[in-house]
Amino acid sequence: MVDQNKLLRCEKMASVKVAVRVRPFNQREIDMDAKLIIQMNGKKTGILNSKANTRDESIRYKEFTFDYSYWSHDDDSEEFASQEQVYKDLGTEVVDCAFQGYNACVFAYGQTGSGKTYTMMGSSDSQGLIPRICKALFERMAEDSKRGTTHRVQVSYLEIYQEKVADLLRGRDTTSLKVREHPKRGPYVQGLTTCLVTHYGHIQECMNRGNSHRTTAATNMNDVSSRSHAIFTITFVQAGYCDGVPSETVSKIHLVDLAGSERADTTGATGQRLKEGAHINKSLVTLGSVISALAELSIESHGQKKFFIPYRDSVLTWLLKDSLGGNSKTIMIAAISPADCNYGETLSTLRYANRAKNIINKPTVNEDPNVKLIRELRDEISKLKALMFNEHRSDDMLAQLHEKEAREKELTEEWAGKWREAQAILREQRALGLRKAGPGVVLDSDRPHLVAIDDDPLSTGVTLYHLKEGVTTIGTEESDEKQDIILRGSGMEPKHCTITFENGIAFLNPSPGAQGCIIFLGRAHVFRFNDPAEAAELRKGERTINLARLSLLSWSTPDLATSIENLPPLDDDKYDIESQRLNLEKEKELFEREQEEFEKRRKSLEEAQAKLEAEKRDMEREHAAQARQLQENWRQIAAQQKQRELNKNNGNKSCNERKMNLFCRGRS
Ligand SMILES: Nc1ncnc2c1ncn2[C@@H]1O[C@H](COP(=O)(O)OP(=O)(O)OP(=O)(O)O)[C@@H](O)[C@H]1O
Repeated sequence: MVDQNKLLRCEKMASVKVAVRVRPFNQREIDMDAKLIIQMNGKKTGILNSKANTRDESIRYKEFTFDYSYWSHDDDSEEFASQEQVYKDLGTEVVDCAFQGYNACVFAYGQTGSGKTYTMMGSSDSQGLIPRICKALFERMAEDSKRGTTHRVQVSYLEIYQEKVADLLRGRDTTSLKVREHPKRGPYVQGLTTCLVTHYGHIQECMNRGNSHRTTAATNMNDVSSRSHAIFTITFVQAGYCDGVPSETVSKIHLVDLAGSERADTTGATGQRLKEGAHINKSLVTLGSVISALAELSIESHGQKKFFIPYRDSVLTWLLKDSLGGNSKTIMIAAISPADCNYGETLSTLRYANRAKNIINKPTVNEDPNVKLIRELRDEISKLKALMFNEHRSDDMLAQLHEKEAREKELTEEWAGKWREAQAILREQRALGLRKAGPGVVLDSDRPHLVAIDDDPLSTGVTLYHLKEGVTTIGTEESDEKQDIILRGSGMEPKHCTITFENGIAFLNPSPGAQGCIIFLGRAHVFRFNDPAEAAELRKGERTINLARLSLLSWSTPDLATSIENLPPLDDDKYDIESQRLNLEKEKELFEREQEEFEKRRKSLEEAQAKLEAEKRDMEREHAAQARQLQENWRQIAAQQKQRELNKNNGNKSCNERKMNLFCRGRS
């Protein structure tokens, strides 16, 4: 797991490391009685111009110093550098980079037949850097996962042939892929297959698959000459906790086997080979220009002056942009021939390599941005706590501390949840053997299986049923014995059929229907039968295609006829898969139309309801106004009545008074 202290000093300048390796004489050189012109001493590599007609030693002998000079010319020598030695010096550094979260790149450069592929890929009995790096990655992952770290490894393998990018994991017949540039992540190949690999055998299978698709041809210099530039990329993600702090890094490792730098006269190239050479050289010339420009940039201006770097002039340099002068730890291996007949090419390779030494890269630990934020928050919290402990503690500081702690907790929980989720998806993908192939998803299943093609017209997924060795039963829930595969729908019997898989052959028994590798069960279930082991053997050409062997066919056909005859009568064409599919599509259309209709009706009902509600509200308002008016009327009537009573009382009173006056006057 990445040490948090290392992250604090993550951006450092690093020169491109350069190693030179000289191979043994090849048969052609032995036949020509070629002379050895290479000498190595420690880190130094010297080249002798045996044909120079001068005594001037500076012209006759040139010496260069590299990070490593590997003497692989004769294994009798004490200085002999084996594949293991090269891996120990260079490969382990790449593995370390991956675990530290840095990007890394190793590219092998050199003349055709100089030993690039041997150094990078090697052979089964003498493995090169790529398989050794992959093996070490998985060994170290196994160790680390014991401490709770989790990993995700993906690989892609591409070749650049005549400036076109081909996906080596998909096969030779794929069309060329486009290179695009992401504003943050930089150049990438659109639609390139990425394989999720979970063990060394898996990655080895990817390597072998890709190698078998590489464009090779015989030249004068090499019987199996790689005519393309090949880039094997490993994306390595690791996550876990380091001292209780979340840590997640991503590193990209590019392992590049370049096509040979060559001159037409030495390779004997004509026609297609000559055309290839022109393209190969275009990329290599651009690579040379990029290396020269970067070397000059580093020597003359220490990175201060702006130089134009022609990355975009070739697909190779565009894709390797980050590895040359960017965010990567990069190693260049210059492979050379020991023979005097290749003096010119070898000297040019050594000069190329000598220039590459001056390239300065800026490798950075590629930390997950959320994890970076969590780490920064934790730092701030510690500083704040120290400040509060040593000096005064104000309410403001306390509030800040609480806020930061809450945010840090929230981010940590979010990250842990996301990682757990990603791991669960990964485990599921692993169990199923799912891998992305361009825009598609490929299921790498090594067990025979049925794929349900269309059992539900509104289905949103594809269903896969693995078949076990022995008997797999298929039926409905109504069966008195539990069926392995339960299907619903018309035409299905409780115990519909069984599939017996024995000694690599599958039998359908009894079979309601099968055609080609398609099985038709009932009226709604259509499956395709796949047996990956059988398919692999057929692909290798070890077996000829025997239709009877294609499992279900011969055995199921008679049963198919009878079973269809026995089904209750339906339109004839319903047994045709294509028309069945069309029917289902029609049903789907009908359903969609009905749904539309329903939606329309729902909307108009909603509108009517809204109208009624408004009317109800108006009536309620009217009713309230009427009630108020009624009350007012009642009030007025009551007031009038009261007035009338008052008037009446007043009238009686004055009459009595008048009577009293008259009475009094009469007496006097
Ligand atoms: N260090 C070495 N020890 C033993 N054999 C070697 C060594 N380097 C290369 N060879 C042999 O030389 C031959 C050519 O090597 P290789 O295919 O690696 O060349 P190359 O540079 O990749 O060529 P090209 O550019 O044409 O693909 C092969 O047969 C390989 O096994």
